[in-house]
Amino acid sequence: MNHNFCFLSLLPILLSSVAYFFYLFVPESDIPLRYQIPSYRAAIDSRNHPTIPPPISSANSPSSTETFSRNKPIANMGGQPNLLAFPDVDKLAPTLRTYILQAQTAGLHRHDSFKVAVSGGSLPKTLAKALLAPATSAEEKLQFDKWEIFFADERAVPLDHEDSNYCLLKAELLDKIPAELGQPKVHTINTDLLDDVQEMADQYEKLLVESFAARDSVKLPIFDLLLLGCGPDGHTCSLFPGHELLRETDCWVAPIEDSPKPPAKRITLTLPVVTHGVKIAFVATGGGKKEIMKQIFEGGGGLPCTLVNEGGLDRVTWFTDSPAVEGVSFPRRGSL
Ligand SMILES: O=C1O[C@H](COP(=O)(O)O)[C@@H](O)[C@H](O)[C@H]1O
Repeated sequence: MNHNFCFLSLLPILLSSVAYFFYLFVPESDIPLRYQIPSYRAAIDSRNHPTIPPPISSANSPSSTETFSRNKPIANMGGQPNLLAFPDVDKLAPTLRTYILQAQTAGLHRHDSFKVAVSGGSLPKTLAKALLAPATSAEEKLQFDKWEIFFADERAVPLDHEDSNYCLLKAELLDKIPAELGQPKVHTINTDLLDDVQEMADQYEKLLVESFAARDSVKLPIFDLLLLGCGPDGHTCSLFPGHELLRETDCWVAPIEDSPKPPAKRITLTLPVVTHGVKIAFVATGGGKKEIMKQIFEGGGGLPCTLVNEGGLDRVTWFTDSPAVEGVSFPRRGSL
């Protein structure tokens, strides 16, 4: 009787100890197995929900600020993407620079480096316009030596090929960075693997693991900033409309061998990685983007760019020019 009583009174303590053990040491099932390193849940949580500092005010607001009513709300009430519209790219560039500087400050504060993912296409040219302009104050110093650049997507071609996103970024920006600002660490693809994009993606993912998960297990790499483009079909990175890759939830970097836009073979960050960035910026300029911008902001169900909007909500900021948003019904702003 006494023994039974003793056992029953100890049972809750025993059960909660077992539960606590599981809580501390059993990794979450959605962490890819190969990255599971036992660590405290708190470490996982804090890395996946970094503190996002409030934005600093912009000294470079463009002259026009237009507001239009929205037709269709983007799902989820947790905020909505920011749509910034400028008369042209020259007016857009200073605000993009301020925004990147804010992200840099926050990244350096968090982990003494600035982890950025960059796209190809039309983006690097606009980026160069924003970043190569002379500084207007001592505080707004770009510290490229602290930058760690990954590619949001890359084509499986040699690094000096005209289709290479690295080649483009190098020609437009990297080669032109003044020596006194330092040089970023740039993670290129392994071009020994041009015929094996699965292995190329796996190796690129390992680079991310080394950078983001060196000490703790993490569910996803949290970029300080993703700089993205938007194709005229609504694709971003190498995530194309209707493609099965949009359903990828396990790996961080995926291969694609049937890209509808040449070249067919590429690697890309996956949607969960993109939508978990601290800041996610799209740059979409020119009249060629007008039709797809309407679809994205007025109910583009399932388009890759829409999925990023829905996943990233108010962490997403669109930098556009007037021709790209002509006729788009969505509230826009002219400053950060
Ligand atoms: O193929 C690609 O296209 C997109 C969009 O390019 P854009 O020229 O329409 O801006 C780009 O973001 C991606 O990195 C690239 O591989």
